[in-house]
Amino acid sequence: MQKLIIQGGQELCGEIRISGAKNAALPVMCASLLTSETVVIQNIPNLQDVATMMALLEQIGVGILANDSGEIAFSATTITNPTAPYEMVKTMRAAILVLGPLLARTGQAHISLPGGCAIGLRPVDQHIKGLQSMGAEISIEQGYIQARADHLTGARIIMDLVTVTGTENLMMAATLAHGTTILENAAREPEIIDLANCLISMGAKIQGAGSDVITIEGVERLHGGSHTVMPDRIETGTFLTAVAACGGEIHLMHTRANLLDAVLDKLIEAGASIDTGENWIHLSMNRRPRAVNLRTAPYPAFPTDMQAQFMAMNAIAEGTAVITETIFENRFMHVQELQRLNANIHVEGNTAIVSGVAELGGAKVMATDLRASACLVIAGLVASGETEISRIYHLDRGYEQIESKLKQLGANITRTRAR
Ligand SMILES: CC(=O)N[C@H]1[C@@H](OP(=O)(O)OP(=O)(O)OC[C@H]2O[C@@H](n3ccc(=O)[nH]c3=O)[C@H](O)[C@@H]2O)O[C@H](CO)[C@@H](O)[C@@H]1O
Ligand SMILES: C=C(OP(=O)(O)O)C(=O)O
Repeated sequence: MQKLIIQGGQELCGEIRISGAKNAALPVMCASLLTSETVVIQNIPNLQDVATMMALLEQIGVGILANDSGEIAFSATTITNPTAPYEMVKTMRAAILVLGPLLARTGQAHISLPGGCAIGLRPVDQHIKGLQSMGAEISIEQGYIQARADHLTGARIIMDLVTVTGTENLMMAATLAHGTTILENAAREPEIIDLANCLISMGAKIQGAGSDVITIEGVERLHGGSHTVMPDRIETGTFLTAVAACGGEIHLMHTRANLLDAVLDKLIEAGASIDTGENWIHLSMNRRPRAVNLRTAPYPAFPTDMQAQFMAMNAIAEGTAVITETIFENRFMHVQELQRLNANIHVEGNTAIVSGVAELGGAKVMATDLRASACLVIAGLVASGETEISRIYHLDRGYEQIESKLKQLGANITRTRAR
């Protein structure tokens, strides 16, 4: 098993190129199931989740071809096996995103209930309820969602809660339904807009993506298209937070500041200076961070996927921060690992009270999920001495070349086999 070894305590300075967004690339790849023609996608990050999704799409029948300029072509000419087996989806939440497209295109889908980060129960009842409103017959048998529909019919669907992949699944299914679908209480995340743009390039009729009401007029068929995946706002936020915690200066290219206003506001509150341009962000930090309170909530509020990284920064901040997690019921697993580094954190229900300490000390810690891993990397970079992080396969699900990017900033970080 691989590990990361970090010698912490240094400032970080340098320039980094931000990769395409995991949470935008995965749904866009699934959109290729909706057409027999080729969909060409650029800026797909090289991640474990992307490799898992490619393997899943291939076994469904999709031909995948990468060229030298970084474009990847997906051709779902015929769907031979509308199934997502347990072995392939147990590690990846986004596998549920083949459900809507397969049902809309072939009238059937057999999808293992998905895995992903162990951060809460993560049911998919809203996906199922929405598809049932569109006429699908769905049952759960032996851990699989068994779905059938002669055809899907447009419907008005009011989601009980804001769900990102739920909105994406229903939006994709609705593109080929008979009639108009109205999704109310839809998620407003930028990744929804990115997916809608891809679908529109394939001939879909979608209005309102990015607002909480999305209207989709079903069409007879979709054609091929091309799309460039948006920058990863969580990777962007993670590097900015690392530098805010360690001190130093960072210039991020190929990203967009307007994707993470809530995060930038909190970094400024912590004491960082931030400049932004059309596709870059520059942050400098020349003081110990100030503690910042935060409460996670659906976009445009503070993202749950940045909560753990801000916990690491608050652990060495001046003052006490109150962090409230409202999206997932079990997303504080990094707390007990941070405590091994001498962090002073007290959890009560969905609130963590973080009393900043002047210094963290290196220790052996274990990554428990994707963003918890990023939190431990940041804490390790801040801590004096050596930090060893195990179970870093979580990190590789969502960060492209994280240690080489951190080395570009001057971090002392190496990947090693188990000792
Ligand atoms: C691949 C991907 O894009 N993952 C992101 C997506 O996950 P994902 O789409 O899985 O998260 P959701 O937005 O669906 O989940 C939000 C909340 O709704 C609940 N829920 C969701 C669906 C449902 O049918 N029933 C239900 O109760 C979940 O348990 C959770 O408490 O959005 C999350 C919230 O921004 C992010 O943390 C994940 O990084
Ligand atoms: C929770 C995350 O991923 P997933 O939904 O794929 O588990 C994440 O990206 O932080």
